[in-house]
Amino acid sequence: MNRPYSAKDHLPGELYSAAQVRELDTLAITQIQDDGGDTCGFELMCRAAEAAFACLLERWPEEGSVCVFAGPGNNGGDAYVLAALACHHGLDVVFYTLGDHSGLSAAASRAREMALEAGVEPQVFRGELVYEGQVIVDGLLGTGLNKAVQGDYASAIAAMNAHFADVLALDLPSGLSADTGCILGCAVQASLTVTFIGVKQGLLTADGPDICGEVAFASLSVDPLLFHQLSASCERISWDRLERLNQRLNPRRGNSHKGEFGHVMVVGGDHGMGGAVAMAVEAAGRCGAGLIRCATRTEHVAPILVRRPEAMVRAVESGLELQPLLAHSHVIACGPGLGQSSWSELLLQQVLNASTPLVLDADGLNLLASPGWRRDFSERPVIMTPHPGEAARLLGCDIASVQADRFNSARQLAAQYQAVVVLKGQGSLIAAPDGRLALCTDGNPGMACGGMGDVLTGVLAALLAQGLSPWQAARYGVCVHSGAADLAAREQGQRGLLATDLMPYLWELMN
Ligand SMILES: NC(=O)C1=CN([C@@H]2O[C@H](COP(=O)(O)OP(=O)(O)OC[C@H]3O[C@@H](n4cnc5c(N)ncnc54)[C@H](OP(=O)(O)O)[C@@H]3O)[C@@H](O)[C@H]2O)[C@@H](O)CC1
Ligand SMILES: Nc1ncnc2c1ncn2[C@@H]1O[C@H](COP(=O)(O)OP(=O)(O)O)[C@@H](O)[C@H]1O
Ligand SMILES: [K+]
Repeated sequence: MNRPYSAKDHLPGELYSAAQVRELDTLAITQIQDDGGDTCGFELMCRAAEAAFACLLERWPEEGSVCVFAGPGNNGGDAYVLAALACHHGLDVVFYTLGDHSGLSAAASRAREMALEAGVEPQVFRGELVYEGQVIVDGLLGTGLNKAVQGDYASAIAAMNAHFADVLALDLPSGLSADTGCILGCAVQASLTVTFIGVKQGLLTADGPDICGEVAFASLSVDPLLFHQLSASCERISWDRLERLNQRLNPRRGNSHKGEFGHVMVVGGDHGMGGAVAMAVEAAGRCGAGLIRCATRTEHVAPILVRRPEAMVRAVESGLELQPLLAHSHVIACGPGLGQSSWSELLLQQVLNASTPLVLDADGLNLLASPGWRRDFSERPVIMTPHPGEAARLLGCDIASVQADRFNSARQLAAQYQAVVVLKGQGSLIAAPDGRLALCTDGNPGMACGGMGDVLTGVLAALLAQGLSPWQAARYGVCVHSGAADLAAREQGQRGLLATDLMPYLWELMN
C-alpha cells in the first residue's frame, strides 16, 4: 500500500495547475496501459483511494465508521474505491452521492461496481447528513471544478462543515480552485487533504492553506520520468527547502571587509512614518549588509540613530540632497513610509533615475502606479514587493481581481515592469520577467501587521548588497523573512507578533 508522506515541508518542490495534472494523469494512464494494465484510469483511481485510506487509518486509527460523499466525476470515483476499502476493513460506511451518477466515466463506473460488491449502499444526498462517527471523506469535486458551487453541492458542503466530524478531502477540498487557491462559491473545510500525482498550486496560497488542513501528497507511484515531459508551473520554496537545496549564503572569508557586503541606502519616511525606514535599516543590518545609509525627514534622524547608531542617517529635507548620496550606494531600498507628497515624488524621481539595484516597496509602488510614472526595469536589477492592494494599483484593477488569480497577477506584473515581483500575503509568490514562479510556504498570519513589509524590504536590500541576483535575493529573502516570523511566533504566538520581533531571528537564520 502507498504510504503518502505528510507535513508541508516534505511536499515536493514542484507545483502544478489542474490542466498539468490532467496531462500527467493521461501520461500515467498510457504508461499503465502500455505495461499491460487497464486503459481507463481505474488503476490510478485505486492507488489514489488506497493512499487516502492509508492516511485515514493513520490519522483516525480508532474510528469504526466513515461517511463518504461522492460527486459525479473521477473524484467521486476515488470515493467509491475508498468506501469499498473501508468496507473490506470492517468499517461502517455511510455513502452519499451528488449529481448524476448514470454517466460516470469508465473508471468511476468500475469503482462504483467495486463499492457495490463490497456492500456499500449509496444514497442520494437530500439535504440531511445522518452520521454519528468522526470522519467524513470529501470526494465531491476535485480538479474538475469548473464553476461556482451552489445548490445541492453547496448544501452538502454546508452539512459537512456543520458536522462535528473531521473531513479528509480527496485531492483537494471541494470548492477550492486547484489553480488559484480561491474558494469558488463555498468550500469544504478539511482537516487533512491527500493530494494525488502532483501538488496543485492552489493548495498553498490565498485560501488554500486555510481550508486544506494538513496536506499529504501521494505520488501514486507514477513514473518520475513522466514529470520531465512538462515543466512545473511553479516551484515550492521554504526556508528548510533552501537549506536542503544548499542555497544558503556561503560563510564569509576571514579576510573580508565591509565593502564586500554592500552599501544599502534606505529612502523614505515622510512625516509620521519614520518607523518604516527604521525597520528597513535594522533588517538590512541584521541580514548582513556591510553599511547602511538612510535618507529621510529631519525629525526621524535622531530617533533612528538612537535605535541603530550603526546606520548613517541623513536629513534630505529639500529632497535635492539625495542625488550625491545615491552615488555612494550599491543598493537602494525605496518606499517604506515614503508617502505621496511632492517631497516623496522628488525622492522617487531621483531613485528611478539611478541605475543602482533597487528594492521598490509601499508608496514607491503606489507612485509608480500613478499616471506618467510607469517604468521598464529591463536594464536594472529591481525587486518590487507589492501586497495585493499595491499590486491592484499597479495593474489597474481591484484587489479581488489580484487575489482571484495571484499566480497570474504576479506573472503579469513581472512581465509589465521587467522586474522580479514579490506578491505578498499567505503563500507569497515570487515572479521573474521570464515567467518563472516560486511560492513560499513559510509565514503565518501573525505577520499581518504594520511594518512587516518594511522589514522584508530591508532583508531584500541586504541580500542584493551581498551579491545575489534579484531572483535569488527574492527567493531567499522571502523565505528568511517568513522563516524568522515562524520562529518568533513559535516562541510567543502569532497574535501580538511585531515586525521588530523578527530581528533576532533574521540574524540567527542568516547564519
Ligand atoms: N484522471 C485520472 O485518471 C485520475 C483522477 N483522479 C481524481 O479525479 C479527479 C478529477 O476528476 P474529474 O476530471 O472527473 O473531475 P471532478 O473533480 O471529479 O469533477 C467533475 C464533475 O464535477 C462537475 N462539476 C464541476 N464543477 C461543479 C460545480 N461547481 N458544481 C457542481 N458540479 C460541478 C462536472 O460537471 P460538468 O460541469 O462537467 O457538467 C463533472 O461532472 C481528481 O481531482 C482526482 O480526485 C484520481 O483518481 C487519479 C487518477
Ligand atoms: N496571513 C499571512 N500569512 C503569511 N504571511 C503574511 C500574512 N499576512 C502578511 N504576511 C506577510 O507579511 C508582510 C506584510 O507586508 P505589508 O503588507 O507590506 O506590511 P506593511 O506595509 O505594514 O509593512 C509580507 O511579507 C506578507 O507576505
Ligand atoms: K474533493
